[in-house]
Amino acid sequence: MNTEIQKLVDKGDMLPLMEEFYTIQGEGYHKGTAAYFIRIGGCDVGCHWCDVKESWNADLHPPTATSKIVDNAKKYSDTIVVTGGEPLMWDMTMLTTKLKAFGLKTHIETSGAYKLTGDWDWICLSPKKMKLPTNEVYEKAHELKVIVYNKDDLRFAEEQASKVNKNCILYLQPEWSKRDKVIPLIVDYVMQNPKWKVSLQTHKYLNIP
Ligand SMILES: C[S@@+](CC[C@H](N)C(=O)[O-])C[C@H]1O[C@@H](n2cnc3c(N)ncnc32)[C@H](O)[C@@H]1O
Ligand SMILES: Nc1nc2[nH]cc(C(=O)O)c2c(=O)[nH]1
Ligand code: SF4
Ligand SMILES: [Mg+2]
Repeated sequence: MNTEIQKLVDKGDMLPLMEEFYTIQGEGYHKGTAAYFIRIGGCDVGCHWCDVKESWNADLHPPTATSKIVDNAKKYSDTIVVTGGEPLMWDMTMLTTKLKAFGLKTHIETSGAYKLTGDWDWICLSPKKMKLPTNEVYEKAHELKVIVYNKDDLRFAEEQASKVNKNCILYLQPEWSKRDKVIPLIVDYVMQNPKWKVSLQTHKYLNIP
């Protein structure tokens, strides 16, 4: 990458854009709501079950001007979900400032492992054992969405719930490839511990992006 573009990426004025699509938010609190998704490349958290491993290498995704991303996104929806990859590897200030200037609602899907930047109407925090969230994102998260791959993830979920703010809504979401095995565990757990809710990847059942 040439140094001029590198500088713009460092400022968050350009971002490695993997894909963007208009769909229905499948997961968590806003599930069922139409939204435009912006998927930013780059992630080094390394979840072995990640369902978008193609996003990990930022070099494979073209640096794209945030103004161009926003000019396009605003045509589709008043709700924009920024995901990845791990969007917080990049400075989200410019992107969210521009989205907000058009009156758009800004939502983020994040592991919280990097400094929280950007102006967000909704933060979905999905913490990962390998690279834990920052203190700031525990304070600001609107929902905590823990992925359950095995029993130990229920222990991890309680540990993470003890760190978030008191208004944060708590979700357990089955890891997709293990869903048949873990859904019964989650169902029992939520009935025993009703502060938790179930989140499913409903877009995968609906066969939409
Ligand atoms: C692909 S990640 C991108 C955003 C960010 N890196 C993160 O992990 O929150 C988007 C959401 O999908 C979840 N996810 C990824 N792979 C999954 C899988 N195999 N089963 C269930 N949820 C998954 C993540 O935990 C996160 O909540
Ligand atoms: N429909 C739909 N809903 C989603 N919610 C979070 C997603 C993500 O990959 O961040 C996602 C996604 O990829 N598709
Ligand atoms: S943090 Fe998110 S994008 Fe990164 S590997 Fe884990 S699920 Fe995938
Ligand atoms: Mg997804």
